[in-house]
Amino acid sequence: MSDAIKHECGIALIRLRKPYQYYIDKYETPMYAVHKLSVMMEKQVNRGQDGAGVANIKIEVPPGKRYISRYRSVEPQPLTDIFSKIHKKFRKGLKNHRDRAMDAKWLQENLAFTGEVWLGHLRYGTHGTNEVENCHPMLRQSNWRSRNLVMAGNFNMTNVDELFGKLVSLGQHPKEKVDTVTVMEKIGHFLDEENQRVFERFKGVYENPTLSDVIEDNIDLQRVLYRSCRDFDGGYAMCGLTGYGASFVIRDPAGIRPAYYYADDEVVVVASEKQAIKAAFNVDYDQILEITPGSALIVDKNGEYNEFPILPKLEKRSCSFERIYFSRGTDPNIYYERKQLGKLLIPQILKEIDYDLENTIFSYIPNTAETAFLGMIEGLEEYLAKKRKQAIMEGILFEEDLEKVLSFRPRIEKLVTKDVKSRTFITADALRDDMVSSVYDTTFEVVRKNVDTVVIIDDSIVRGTTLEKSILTMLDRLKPKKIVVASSAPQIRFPDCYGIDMSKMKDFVAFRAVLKLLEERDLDYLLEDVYTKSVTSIATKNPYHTNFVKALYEPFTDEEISQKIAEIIRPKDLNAEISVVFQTVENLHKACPEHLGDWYFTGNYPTQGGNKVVNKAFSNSYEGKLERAY
Ligand SMILES: O=P(O)(O)OC[C@H]1O[C@H](OP(=O)(O)OP(=O)(O)O)[C@H](O)[C@@H]1O
Ligand SMILES: NC(=O)CC[C@H](N)C(=O)O
Repeated sequence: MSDAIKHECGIALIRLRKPYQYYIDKYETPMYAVHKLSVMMEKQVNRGQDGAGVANIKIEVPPGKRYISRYRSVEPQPLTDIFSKIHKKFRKGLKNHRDRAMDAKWLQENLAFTGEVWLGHLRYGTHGTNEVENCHPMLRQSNWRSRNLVMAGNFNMTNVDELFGKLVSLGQHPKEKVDTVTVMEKIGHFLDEENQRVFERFKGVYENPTLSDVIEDNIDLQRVLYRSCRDFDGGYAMCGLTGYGASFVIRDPAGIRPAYYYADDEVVVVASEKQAIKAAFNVDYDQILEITPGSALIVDKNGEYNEFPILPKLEKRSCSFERIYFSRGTDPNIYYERKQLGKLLIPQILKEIDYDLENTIFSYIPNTAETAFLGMIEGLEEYLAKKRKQAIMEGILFEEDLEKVLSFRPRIEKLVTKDVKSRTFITADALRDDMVSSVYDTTFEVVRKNVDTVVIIDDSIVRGTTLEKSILTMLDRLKPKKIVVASSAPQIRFPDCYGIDMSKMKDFVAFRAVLKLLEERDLDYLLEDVYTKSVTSIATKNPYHTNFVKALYEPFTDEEISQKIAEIIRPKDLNAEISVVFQTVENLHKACPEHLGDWYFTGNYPTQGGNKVVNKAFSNSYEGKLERAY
């Protein structure tokens, strides 16, 4: 894993449970929460490079004073941009009021970002363009405090169009068709209705302004969330703050997207990755809990919190790609799982190199694959230990042979270096090819020319661009006899529709391999068949039952597809032989037993909407359309 750069969306929520003055006194700074939030966000930069945003709510400020503050940025270093602006605000605000720097009441009445509820977001867009307007947190404003809503999420819905249609059928007139706005408007609509319901209930009993407080005390967010989310189909960890300071994080019923929380008497915090909470608050890992799928963590206006069931749970299918690639590998469980992934590849790799360890060099593609590489080496050591034992048991007579067996070590080298600390995977398509070709460098004079085989491990092969445009050509200059690429993830065959931007069929090198195989074996009539079934199904009222695209992979074995992938990614002038070895789905599940979500490898989607998306992705590619299928 690179030390902190870029990927998918990340969330960070902090609720201060005590009065602001408490933190100023205890930590001797008015910026305790700013600091904690910035650490939590820095540690999740791996999740989003398109932009970032921070929102803050003050709970107890008098009418006429601003209580919601927000900064969003799409600058190249959005976090630096946002947090330096917040620091500047403090500096400016305190310039002529140094004596007020530790006075919570004065600060809250005069300075932004001095509230008790904080929401941070790192964006990697799956919907809409990369503009600041599409950065989270988004805001739904009203003059009634309890109707204000601030939202940010790591999510993607498969049925945004339907959700949008429902808003229109309710009589709303949304000004844009961005998924975050659609989801927020939906929740906002039911928050409005809940306000109205509580208002009707108490209007004869209390008068305003007391009535407003009564409404805030009686709003049932569990009910709001149930009514809003029951027709969501997707993967989500959605955070919301209400204008009166209550907050929530709801997680999808299959637990697709990650969401963790920690609470003590000072704070309640939520993040997409455990490691963000660990880094900011240094608590034990077992104190960091997972939000139960289908439930919401709700923190009320007074800072009391609990998990509430919202939707019926589905079979738990948490995203395994988080473990293979997205999340920070410093989380101890992820670290261990990545090592296992590397280790489990060993039998296939040994077969591929014909057990010839003397003439094989093992290496990896930086950065995420580094941990899997360590596991792979452990696997090799275990294999060698067995061989040694066997040799001794079988009784080798000559000292020289025994010496050789005992002292043999696998040849491990760092052949590839990554010059830029950034994730190419999530770089905009148009720039990616260029970036990939210039980002890596190689070590010369280690490989024995035309003798050695190089085994190089990567965490995943998606488009195959990293290999084709850079790694293979570079390695070939070292003149190995053969290059074996090992992928710690299985073949990526189907789109993701739950928050990872892998949505176009032709982007997948595995799919392009299958297209070639179909053509070569005169099976391409299957394409039309699948297309007809897909478009017919999409046109029906219930297009959710079957993933027809699976049928295109069925005629071929995994090995046949791997072989074809090797042919496709092979640069024109390559001299070395080349082969590709992929993790099996079975071993993936062995390595990551708590994260069984594998739809991009198997086509088994955890929500019905996934089938619609894959059929649509295929029909788009068949029709030559280069658009996302959701
Ligand atoms: O087959 P492709 O479509 O080219 O994508 C796969 C590559 O993209 C990622 O690297 P990235 O540079 O994003 O990140 P990393 O340094 O964290 O591994 C991943 O680790 C693979 O190397
Ligand atoms: N990766 C994500 O979670 C994306 C969130 C949301 N769909 C957006 O595009 O802004």
